[in-house]
Amino acid sequence: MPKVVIAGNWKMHKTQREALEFLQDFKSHLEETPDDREVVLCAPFTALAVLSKTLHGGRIRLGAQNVHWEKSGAYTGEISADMLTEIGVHYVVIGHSERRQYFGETDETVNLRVISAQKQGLIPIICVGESKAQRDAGETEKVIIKQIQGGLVNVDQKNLVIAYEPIWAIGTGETCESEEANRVIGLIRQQLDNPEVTIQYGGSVKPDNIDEIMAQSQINGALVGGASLDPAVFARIVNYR
Ligand SMILES: O=C(CO)COP(=O)(O)O
Repeated sequence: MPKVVIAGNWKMHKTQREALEFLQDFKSHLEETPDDREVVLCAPFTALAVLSKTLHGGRIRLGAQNVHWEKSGAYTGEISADMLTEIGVHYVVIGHSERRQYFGETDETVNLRVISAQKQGLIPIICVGESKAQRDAGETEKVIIKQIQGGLVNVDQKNLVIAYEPIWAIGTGETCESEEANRVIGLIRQQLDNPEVTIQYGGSVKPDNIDEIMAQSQINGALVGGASLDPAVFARIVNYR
């Protein structure tokens, strides 16, 4: 069975002070979390170092939201994999639809980032998903397969998480039906050589739909945006039944 990973993607939210306040509250809710699931906070770069110092290891893992493929160089605004591992980061979100839409991320740059992340010991969380127009045109399968194949060229499937995030379900409150998410995730799984790859669902995950999502046979976790910003709400998601 693939490992279950529940990750919060904070996007561009929370200062260091807000991140620490979140952590204090969140930890108090985590005590009863079963240890069959990994909990990840994907925080802004500025909050990662201070979160890491406060966590001292423990059961919560940290994730970044991007990583560059070069070790260092003239890449203003980018961050390297060893800058992240040095401060205790374990995961990195790569190819989120917001990065594809606003910052020119392509399957090729996703692939480069994934390879360099793994080389440095980071676990990539590769995001894939179709837009509403692509879904309406019946192109969901084609789009997903292209993103998976393009992102995974020469990638080791051992330390890897994939997140299926239909773009039309992100931040809209419109969740993909859990059976449909399960179907698409099954399709993603067919593209992989390693049956142990964790595949998450993301898109308007909330306390009132997480139990149903996690009950699906192909779904091994969630990538949570808005609902991961509130410690009690995210704790309820992490503590899904
Ligand atoms: O983009 C997402 C997580 O990466 C999903 O965001 P929401 O949970 O806010 O829909």
